[in-house]
Order: sequence, then structure tokens, then C-alpha cells
Amino acid sequence: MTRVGVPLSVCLRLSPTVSEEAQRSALMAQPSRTASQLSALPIINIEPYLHTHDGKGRISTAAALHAACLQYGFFYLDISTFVDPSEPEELARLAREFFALPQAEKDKITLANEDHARGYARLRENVTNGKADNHEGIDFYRPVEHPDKRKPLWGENQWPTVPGFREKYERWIEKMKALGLIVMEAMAAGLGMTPEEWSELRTQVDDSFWVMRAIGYPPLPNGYDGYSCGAHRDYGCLTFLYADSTPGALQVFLPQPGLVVQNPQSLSNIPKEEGVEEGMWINADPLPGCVVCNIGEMWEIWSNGLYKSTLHRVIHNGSNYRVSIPFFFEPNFNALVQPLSAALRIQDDTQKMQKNGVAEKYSPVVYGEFLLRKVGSNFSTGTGKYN
Ligand SMILES: O=C(O)CCC(=O)C(=O)O
Ligand SMILES: [Fe+2]
Repeated sequence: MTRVGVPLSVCLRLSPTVSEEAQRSALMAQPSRTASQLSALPIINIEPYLHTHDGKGRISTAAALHAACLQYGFFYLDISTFVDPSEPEELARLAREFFALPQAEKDKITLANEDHARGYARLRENVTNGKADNHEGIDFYRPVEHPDKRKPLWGENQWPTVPGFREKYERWIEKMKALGLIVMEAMAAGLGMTPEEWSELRTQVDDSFWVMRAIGYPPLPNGYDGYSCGAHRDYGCLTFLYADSTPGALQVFLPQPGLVVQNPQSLSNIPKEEGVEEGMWINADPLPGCVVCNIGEMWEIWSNGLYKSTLHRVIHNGSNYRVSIPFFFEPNFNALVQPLSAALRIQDDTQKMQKNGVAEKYSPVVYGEFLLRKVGSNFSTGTGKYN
């Protein structure tokens, strides 16, 4: 597996071996890239963060994460030394077995039984940007104390009766929670956080209000007025996506001022507030040993906008039934998410050098409240987890 060529070397305060000057010049030296240079997402190996002694490796992984988050908000994370590839393959197989059941069987664990967030959503039940998504799915959330299904998000998970399903998924959830903390530590280093600052940030994510989702995509019918999954940003912290080998389905939008997308139709589902209509959609096809990782809106706040949560969508035109298994590593439900000092320091330094105006500030949010606002509409209407 090739490693990403790291265009930036950043000051890693968790391993204070690189000078602040180097960090400044790295930020100033962000190259403006051409469309073809941007067309492949970077591949980052998390391996050095699995070993405490690998200081140099850690610096390069942290720097690569920082560069990828500045440039794309999306990257491949090579986790081949963290999990056996057979594990997510087995999850996809189990999901397939569930989705192949008769409709009435699947409906036994419908979202409506619970809090409208946990359970099974039928094909086209989810709506994004006003259009029904051509997929079905099952969602599981971090269990809560004193569940009450009358309250949004506060119900109980509903597990399929497919043999081995719950056990295998629960094992994966534990691994992805651990991976979430590892990647957060590496990103904290990439942002130049001090060990004390990382300890503080860790308390915001050490009891993640995670979401585990299994999605089934039949082929998109010709002329269908909608997508397999409409363009959206993920709203939490980090998404780790395992998908089966279907090519050309997941697409990532890279805003590029001045770059006009060839097919104007493809812009029709960019949320209006985006205000950017220039850029391109690139494929994020699965790579062996890797998950596709992207940052959600909480990282946009923490980084005070340095990192962008990137639009993505799924168009599955193939003839097979595609399965994907995203895990959403989110902040704690009560986490107060606000711009981090480390991000403000970077912006301050960059501004001094570039003589730009004052950096835009993001307002703090309590993650759980933010999430409730996002899914609140699902609770009343039963639609729209990506809205
Ligand atoms: O199925 C995929 O490839 C992406 C799904 C996704 O973006 C999501 O569930 O948020
Ligand atoms: Fe997504």
C-alpha cells in the first residue's frame, strides 16, 4: 500500500521535534492544485499510531491527516494492520442476508417501533434534499441509560435475528470506537495540539455517541428522479466507511473555484446553502485494507473552518446489489464543541503572514443538541437522516 506523499510538514506539539517555523511555511506553501492532481484521495496508514515507539511514523501520519483534512476532508485510511479484512467482509455478508429477507421480516425491526432513529428503513424511506434515496438500511446508536422510545434518539437498538449479526457488529463497533480515538489523537497532533489540549479534547469524544449503519443499494433505475444517496455532509466527527468492491458508486465533491462541472445536472442536488457550484465529483472507490474516512461538521467547528466537511453522494448505476457499512465516530452526547486554540493559532499565524482579515469564528454547539436538531425532523416525519 502506498503512503500519501505529504505536502505539508506541520509542527506536532505532541512530539515537539519540528519547528513552528516549519509549520508556518508549510501552511503558506499549500500548493494550488490542478483538477487532475486532486482527482485521487490520499491514502494514510494509521499503523504508526498503533505503536507508541514509532515517533517518526507518527509525525508523518499526523502531517498527512492534517494535509488531507485541509485539502479534501476525505481520505483512505489503511487499517490493514488494525483489523482483518475478513471482518468487514463478514459484516457485509450478514447485511446482505438481512436485506434479502422478505419485506415483512425486515419490517419487524422498523424505525417506527422505536425512536425513528434505531432500526430498519425501507427502500426510499430516507429522503435527502427532497428526493427519496434509492437505498434501504439499518441504524444502531450508542445505547442509552433509561431508554424511552417516545424521546428522539432515546430508544433501543433493534437487532436482526440473522445468526451472528449482533455479535459480529458489536465486535466491529468496539474496534471502530478504538480506531476513532486513535485517529483523533493523530489529528490532534496534526493540528499542533499540546498533550494537555489533546487530553481535554479526548474528554469530548471518549464516550462517543456513535452510529453504526448498514446500507443496501439496489441498482438505480434508469430515469430515477433522485440518487442512491443524495449529496450531504456527515454531521459528526469521523466516518469510517467499509463498502463492498462495487466501483463508481461513492462520489466526493471537491469545490474548485473556476472549475465548471461538465454535466450541470450533477449540480442540482448540491444543498443551496453551499453556494459553490464550481468543482468536480470524484470517485472514492474502495481500496483493499482501507476504509474511506471523512470528517463531519464537528471537525469543521473544532478547526474553525480550516477543515471542511465535504459533500458526498452515492450513484449506484451498476447491476449488482451494493452494500456499505459506515461507522460514525461522534463526540460524546454532552460534548461542547467549539473552535480549538490550536486551530486559532494556525489561523492567527497564517493571517499575520498573509495580512488577511479576521478569521471567521464558528459558534459552539453541544453535540447532542445539534444532533437532535438534525434528526428532529426524522422523528416527526420519519424521513431525512442526511438533511
Ligand atoms: O454508502 C456509501 O458509500 C456512503 C454512505 C454515506 O455517505 C452515509 O451513510 O453517510
Ligand atoms: Fe455520508
